[in-house]
Amino acid sequence: MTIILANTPIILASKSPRRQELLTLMGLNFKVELKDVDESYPDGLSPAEIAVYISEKKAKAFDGKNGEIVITADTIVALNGEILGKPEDRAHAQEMLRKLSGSKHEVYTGVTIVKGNLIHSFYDRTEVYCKAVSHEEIDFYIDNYKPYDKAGSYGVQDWWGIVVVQRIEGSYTNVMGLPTEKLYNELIKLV
Ligand SMILES: Cc1cn([C@H]2C[C@H](O)[C@@H](COP(=O)(O)OP(=O)(O)OP(=O)(O)O)O2)c(=O)[nH]c1=O
Repeated sequence: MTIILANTPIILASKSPRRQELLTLMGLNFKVELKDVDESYPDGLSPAEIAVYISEKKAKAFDGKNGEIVITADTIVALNGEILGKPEDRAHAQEMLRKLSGSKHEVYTGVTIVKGNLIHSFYDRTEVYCKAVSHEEIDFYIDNYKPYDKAGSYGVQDWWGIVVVQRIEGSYTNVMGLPTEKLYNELIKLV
């Protein structure tokens, strides 16, 4: 597929297979380049600010070269003001999913686009409503889907999203890790 952005060289600085898949679905030509970044953040930031802060940290590992566009992102889950990142182990995943069960949470993805000296960031926010599930169902999910690489310990694109998520308000791809509709709007302003 050829679209308006197809000839712009893009680097996606993300190991997330979901982000790679979504950029492909956007019809973009890109390559993946990874750098190690410490994902800590200072106290006192709002969830949106945290997502943008970490996304910008990932972007600053690149120093505007060769006219390419670099894209980075960071996704976090917020539940009543508590930030849920990736689980450290099985018990941590159980704890997070028990909190998400029967309640509403928000997913924030911060995105940064680097082009030359320009660094531009934005974020998207989606509300996700989960039905109540049993501890057995949560254990079944963790043991079969191993959601250790996912913020909040679940994937909207897997069993959890199919069976447990009742409704979402806002962008679905934002929950997966990249708000594609907003990203497209920002990219076409830059090229
Ligand atoms: C909430 C949710 C998150 N996720 C994923 C998106 C992200 O990959 C991950 C959050 O971790 P991130 O730190 O945002 O990203 P990452 O470590 O996977 O990749 P990189 O830092 O290299 O860009 O959780 C889903 O796949 N589905 C979901 O429903």
